[in-house]
Amino acid sequence: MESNVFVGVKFGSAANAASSELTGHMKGSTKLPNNYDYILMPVTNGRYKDTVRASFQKFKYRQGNGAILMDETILKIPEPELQDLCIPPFTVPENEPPSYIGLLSSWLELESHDNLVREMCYQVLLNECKYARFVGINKLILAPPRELSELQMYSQVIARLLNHELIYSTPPLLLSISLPLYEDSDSLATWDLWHTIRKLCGYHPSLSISLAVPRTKTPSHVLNRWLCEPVSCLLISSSIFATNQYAYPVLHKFNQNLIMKFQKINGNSLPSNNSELCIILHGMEKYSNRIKGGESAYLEYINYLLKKGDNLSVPGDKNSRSSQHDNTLFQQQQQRQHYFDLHSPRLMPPLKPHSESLTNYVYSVFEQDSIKYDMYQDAIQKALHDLIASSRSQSLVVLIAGAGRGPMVERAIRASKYLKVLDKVKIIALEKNKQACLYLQKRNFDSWNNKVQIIKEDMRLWKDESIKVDLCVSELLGSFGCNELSPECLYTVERYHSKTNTIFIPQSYTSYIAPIASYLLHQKVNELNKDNESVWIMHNVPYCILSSKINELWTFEHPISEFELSAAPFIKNVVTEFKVKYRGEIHGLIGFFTAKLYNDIHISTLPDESIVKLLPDSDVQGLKKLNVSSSPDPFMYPSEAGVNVVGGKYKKFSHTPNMHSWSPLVFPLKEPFSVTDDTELSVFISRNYSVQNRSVWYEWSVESFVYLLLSGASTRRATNQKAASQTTTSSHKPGLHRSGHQANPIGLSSEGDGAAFSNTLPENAFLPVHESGWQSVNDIHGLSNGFDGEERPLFDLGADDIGKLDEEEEDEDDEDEEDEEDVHVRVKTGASALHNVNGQSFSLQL
Ligand SMILES: C[S@@+](CC[C@H](N)C(=O)[O-])C[C@H]1O[C@@H](n2cnc3c(N)ncnc32)[C@H](O)[C@@H]1O
Repeated sequence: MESNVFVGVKFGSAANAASSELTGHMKGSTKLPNNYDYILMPVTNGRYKDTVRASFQKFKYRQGNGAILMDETILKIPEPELQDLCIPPFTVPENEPPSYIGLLSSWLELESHDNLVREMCYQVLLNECKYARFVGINKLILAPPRELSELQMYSQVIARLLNHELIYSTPPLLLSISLPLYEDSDSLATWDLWHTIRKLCGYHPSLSISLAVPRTKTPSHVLNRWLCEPVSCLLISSSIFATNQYAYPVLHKFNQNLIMKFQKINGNSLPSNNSELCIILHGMEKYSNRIKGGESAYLEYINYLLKKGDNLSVPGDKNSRSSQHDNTLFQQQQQRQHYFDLHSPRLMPPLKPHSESLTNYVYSVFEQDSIKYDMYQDAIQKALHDLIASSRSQSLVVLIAGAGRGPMVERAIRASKYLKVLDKVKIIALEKNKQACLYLQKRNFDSWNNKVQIIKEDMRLWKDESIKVDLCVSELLGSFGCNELSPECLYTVERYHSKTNTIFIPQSYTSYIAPIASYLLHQKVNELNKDNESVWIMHNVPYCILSSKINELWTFEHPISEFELSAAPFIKNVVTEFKVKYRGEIHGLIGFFTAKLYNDIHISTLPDESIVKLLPDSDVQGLKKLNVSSSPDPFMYPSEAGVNVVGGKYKKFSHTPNMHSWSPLVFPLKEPFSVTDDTELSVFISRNYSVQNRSVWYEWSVESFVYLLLSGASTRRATNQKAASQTTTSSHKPGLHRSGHQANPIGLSSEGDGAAFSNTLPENAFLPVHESGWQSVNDIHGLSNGFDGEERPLFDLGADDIGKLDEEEEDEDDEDEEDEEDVHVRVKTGASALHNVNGQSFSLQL
């Protein structure tokens, strides 16, 4: 292994090759390539196939002739003999030989409707797996289904295999189904196939995929989808190579890029065993005489690409291929372990620094993020500069709220020194963690000349109103911005210790979410207690954002605005809508944040090149009401939003380069949530606060909709259905759903025959007003407001709206009369449970 990715080669011919060739290799006459990490080889050969066929036919014959005795009714396929094997029962030599990846028999008909054939298939696979485990092979590649309409049959055999203890006992074997990565006809067709099989197999952790890389360019949505699936091997045929000007084999730029992306993920989507990716080359013998360098040129080229990828994806990492050869084996193992620890994918419970004390180790990890502190220092410097320029006072008070071991104190001192105002600045370090305070005391004595006043206190209880600060610097931000209680903590500082012109760093922070597919997230959450609906920090867990945008949710500002204070300031409830263009399965909602430290200095954890759907801010809404418009600027920062943002609903964001303090937060869904192409996803998310329990928590749920197009002829029906379908979207409009249904008096024939007790009544026998079932129910509960089809809130404080509703409805009715055009009907296709109700799985104690 020269890279973080393994390279293998397919050796010899297929499973049904003449057994003599393979036994030749077993006798040692065929030389195995030793410059690869893996050799892909069929477990058994054509001879075994013949043996199985003979045994099966014999059984069938005896069964047909009634010659089978009662205790013989079970088919028993013999295990392979020595001559039936391609992979020899090898011994492990000292100098790390190439290992084997086994190819399971591809001639089997797993989809057969004949139960006996499927039983035979199952036994053959089991026999091959048994042998593989014995010789120490832990990765086995399975042929794809032959009959796409019979996936249930195919999957049943595989599911049986996966649930045999031979596969799942430790160390588990990894089965990998080979599939094309992409087909032109339907970009997600092969993903669909894989998704159906793994669903039928219950998301078994021992099931993975081997993808055949295409010659053509893979669309980014397909590539991104596969990057978060458990891909164990990339199959690279010599036929996808081109030749460069020197006649050496090379891959097209888009396939270089594809390999690099897989290398970066490097099997992180796989469950922890067998978690590295392997690139398998095959078919080189076909074209080797047409290219320079012969067969080995392909390997050299792949090694060259991987080396390049190593350097890019793990900058300066000692495990990268360039330095490996200089180290001893022991050092290499240590470095590998270090690399693994740093990069291994995991879910971690979010930190709760307000209610729990951080450890020395956690502080030391934070402090390695020099980029974050550089940004803060820049912000402090600019804020101090502005304060000095605007203040007549001779001294300034700078508070570091939640000082930890003091990195921000240090940066405040450096900024003051730079501005040559250190003697004018009084610095207070406020920290509730007693152990961290010891560290602060030592640093104050050793490095800060006892200039810093250290206050050991919880800032929510710190109410010494004699101290008013000019600048309050804090870093109480979680991966979702507000999830470490920054709003609540800073509010007390604001209330008791601020002046009218106190500057807060950060000035504001904003949270964002997007729906994601993440196979590993689903696996890991499943491994935990099923009832656990906690949020998690996702570290290096591959995911794919399924929506076209990431949505902005809410912002907290400091000082908090009068408007916010007048409402419940820390509680948020948002329903936000996403467009999902390509079908998929949602496993959770991923959360990011941006923070405006000071004026134009921002930090962001949003992924690079994210397109964010901005919230219309209140100013903008005000302007819209007044019909004021100005030129749209889709790439303006949301917190800069003012007049110019009108019409600009989207903005591009990137991650602050090299800042690594935060991995994203995830709100997992208990059950995977399937969506079709062109789905509209409605996400409800709330930040809740309980005075009784003194706690803050999040709740979330999702709903999906599709639009159906109804043509002119059926407009009237469509309009009715539209009303009905709207009932499904109205969870946040209380009352509306109760009156939307327009029941059709079906079953009541208009062909009355005049009989007094006939069941059939003429239509005109009813009063002209038609009451729906929902209205009837509302009537029972005293909720009905007549038959106007709309329910008004019982406590409608915006009373001036009354009357408008009727007008609007009348207008709508008029339109219905004239409108004979196509109508889009929004139909609900799915709804999840509400998660973490009352903070039962995760809450933050105040
Ligand atoms: C995320 S750490 C940041 C520490 C330090 N500023 C740094 O950058 O390394 C947050 C710090 O705030 C402290 N903290 C959290 N809530 C607090 C509160 N209510 N009162 C005082 N300190 C608090 C924690 O103990 C922790 O040291």
